[in-house]
Amino acid sequence: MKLKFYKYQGAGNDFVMIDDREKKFPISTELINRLCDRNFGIGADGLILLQNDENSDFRMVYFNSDGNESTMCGNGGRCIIRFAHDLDVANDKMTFNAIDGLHHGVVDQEIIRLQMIDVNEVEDHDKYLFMNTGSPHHVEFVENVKDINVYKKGKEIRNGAPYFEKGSNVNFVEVMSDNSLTIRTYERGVEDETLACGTGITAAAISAYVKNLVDKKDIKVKAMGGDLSVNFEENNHNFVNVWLNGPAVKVFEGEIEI
Ligand SMILES: N[C@H](CCC[C@H](N)C(=O)O)C(=O)O
Repeated sequence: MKLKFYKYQGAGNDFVMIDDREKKFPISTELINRLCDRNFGIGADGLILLQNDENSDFRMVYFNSDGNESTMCGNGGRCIIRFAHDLDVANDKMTFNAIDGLHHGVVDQEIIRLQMIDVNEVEDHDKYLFMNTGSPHHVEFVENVKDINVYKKGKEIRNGAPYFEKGSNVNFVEVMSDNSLTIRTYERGVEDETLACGTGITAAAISAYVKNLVDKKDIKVKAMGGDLSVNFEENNHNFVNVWLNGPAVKVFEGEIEI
């Protein structure tokens, strides 16, 4: 069977995108893992289905490259906004449902803006913070983030207490100024460092604000694969109107025998 696919990337976090409005994609862990394999398949950090939805412009279903369905993907969310716009499924302003609820999206020329869920529970464990921005995120502030062994240290934290098998994404963040950060992320379900992680970038910006390491509510975040920004409103550590903004583009499209 021939499968039509599209390849998109948002700040280097890359995804196989499937127009699954007819709901014919044969979901299986083995197939998705194979399609995401960078030697034996198309190669990607994850796979995303665009499906019809009664209450919004479309539904997003996200799978990590390990083949398992997972929680919200921020960069994948920005890529599906660009994908829906390219398919004429939605206009410049759109809404879509994902595993963590309804999202608003905006196509603003080369910038794609994604509204994230509200964040009302930020755990500050002093040496690290933990929160759910649509996916679980452990955030640590470090000096020279470029010198961190992200794979080794990230894997240890992701699998250790208190996360264990369920795990968490792990972010190492360096403060560059009163409104800018540099981040590197070990991603659960990819089980490696990715070039950007949107829900992680969101968690890093909120963490920096909570720790008074930045004094703005519009924060620039440099990831290995590109530059994003996060803006939000806050009162009493309740974060609302949270937006993740940055580029998201189609790289190529094709067909593959499955
Ligand atoms: N790997 C994450 C989901 C994708 C997160 C990341 N790609 C993003 O852009 O938010 C998890 O299983 O929790």
